[in-house]
Amino acid sequence: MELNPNINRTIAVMSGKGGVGKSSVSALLTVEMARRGLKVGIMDADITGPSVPTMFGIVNIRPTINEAGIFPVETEKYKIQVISINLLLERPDQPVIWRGPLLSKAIQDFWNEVLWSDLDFLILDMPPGTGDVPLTVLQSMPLDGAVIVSSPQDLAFMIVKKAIHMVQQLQKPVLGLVENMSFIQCPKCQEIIYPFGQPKGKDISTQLQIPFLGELPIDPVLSEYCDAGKIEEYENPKIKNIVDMLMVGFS
Ligand SMILES: Nc1ncnc2c1ncn2[C@@H]1O[C@H](COP(=O)(O)OP(=O)(O)OP(=O)(O)O)[C@@H](O)[C@H]1O
Repeated sequence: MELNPNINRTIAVMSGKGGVGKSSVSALLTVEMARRGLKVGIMDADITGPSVPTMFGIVNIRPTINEAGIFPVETEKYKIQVISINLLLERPDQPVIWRGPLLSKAIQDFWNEVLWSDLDFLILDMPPGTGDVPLTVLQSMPLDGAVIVSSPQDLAFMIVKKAIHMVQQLQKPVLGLVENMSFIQCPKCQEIIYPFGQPKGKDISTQLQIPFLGELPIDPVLSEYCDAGKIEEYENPKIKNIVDMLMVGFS
């Protein structure tokens, strides 16, 4: 795929493991970047499990399509440009039962046919695993690098390391690791609890010689806001630190 003159930087958010918070982290990165005055877009590359429109409260809105291409839908508050297969389906619960080549083709179309407008950053919310879609993105997209998301369990890290090695084998930069669901703070006594054991993201990043971008807590408010389509309202200083760290690589 060719460089797109309307997109300055492209970052894939990935993890070999499912359910660790890729979509949440992708959305939070775009929101924080938009708060800083950057023009951002998010491509929901998770074709079979798309969740981005729901998080941003985009319901019953369809992209405008004309002979020039597909116009991404803009979010209400920060005008983040969004494209997702769910914006193109008749019903959001309609399954997409496609084999790998078709999934890859959809990603290529999202890159080539969507009329992204002057983006500083395009964030790709990737599907779990190391299958066709991550391969297409890593092999053929002009990617600036990948942000890796993990949760603190050993099992999660074992699988997440596969994604890190995939990125490295395909000679794309690993921009850093985010450890999601690292801890929970008791709302009554403020004690920090580690339900999945002590955080290990920092040590694993050092071992693998990749930047550690930071930790995010388990926060029921985040989950509630994702479900309610209010992710643009969510605030957490931890996400600011993560974006600060990420931006170091682009300064
Ligand atoms: N830090 C967190 N605190 C509380 N809930 C969270 C947190 N991170 C993610 N969640 C919740 O966990 C669920 C899974 O998160 P998300 O969809 O971001 O994961 P994913 O890795 O993209 O999943 P998939 O592998 O299915 O694409 C969502 O309901 C989300 O709201």
